[in-house]
Amino acid sequence: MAISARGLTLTLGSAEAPVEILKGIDLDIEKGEVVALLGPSGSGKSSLMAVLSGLERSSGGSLTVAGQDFTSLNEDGLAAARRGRIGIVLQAFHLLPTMTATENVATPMELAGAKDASLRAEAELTAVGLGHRTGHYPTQLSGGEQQRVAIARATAPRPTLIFADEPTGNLDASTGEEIVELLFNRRAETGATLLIITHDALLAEKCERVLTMADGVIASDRKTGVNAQAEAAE
Ligand SMILES: Nc1ncnc2c1ncn2[C@@H]1O[C@H](COP(=O)(O)OP(=O)(O)OP(=O)(O)O)[C@@H](O)[C@H]1O
Repeated sequence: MAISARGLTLTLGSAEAPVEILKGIDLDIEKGEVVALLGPSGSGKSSLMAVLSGLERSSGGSLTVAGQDFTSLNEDGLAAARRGRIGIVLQAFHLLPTMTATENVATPMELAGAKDASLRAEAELTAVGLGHRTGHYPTQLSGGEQQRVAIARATAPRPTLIFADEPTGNLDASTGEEIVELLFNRRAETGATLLIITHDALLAEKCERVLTMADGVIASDRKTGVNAQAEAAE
């Protein structure tokens, strides 16, 4: 199992005014599964992703991610657990502005101890169609190009889990489609588990499974036809 959560809760805000954001999430995601996370604004999608990806500590319940008990780890422990194993792609790209495309992609690999990080970063950028932009800074790149860099950065260390929070939210429709295709291709090459937050119902149907959140819980959990099609084709 890639992810296993039981009774997972997240409460933020102050002690006087706590806000219950995740209200008991039970969820199993298998290794290699491609899962869409839908739901209205404020239902807790980003919060759930932050907890599952180790960016935020849960308040209660149990959570095992890639074989590690996340509830027993402090922030440093979670950071170490993420390194090399979990790739995260966000709506707003979050590239480091003072670093070139190559440096942005190389940095997580360097932190994970890779010796040939720069060479690998250049190869990864070539693989996402940016071999001619490796020395550019984020401000010199279009939104679609920046998201390609972010995808290369997230997938270069060959994580077993990829989390994407509305990765096309800041892009026009056709660029968004290219980015989704790229993300799905990169996932297929590595066999990683993918959890993707989207408001796009068509994109959700390209995933194997669709989770829908409402008010801090998973309100529905269904398989799409994607798996059945893949099995029929075998
Ligand atoms: N630090 C915080 N303190 C208090 N409440 C918070 C905090 N962070 C988020 N929230 C609240 O938690 C709820 C869930 O937020 P979250 O961003 O997870 O929703 P979402 O489903 O991803 O929404 P969107 O689709 O708009 O991104 C919201 O009501 C939000 O206002």
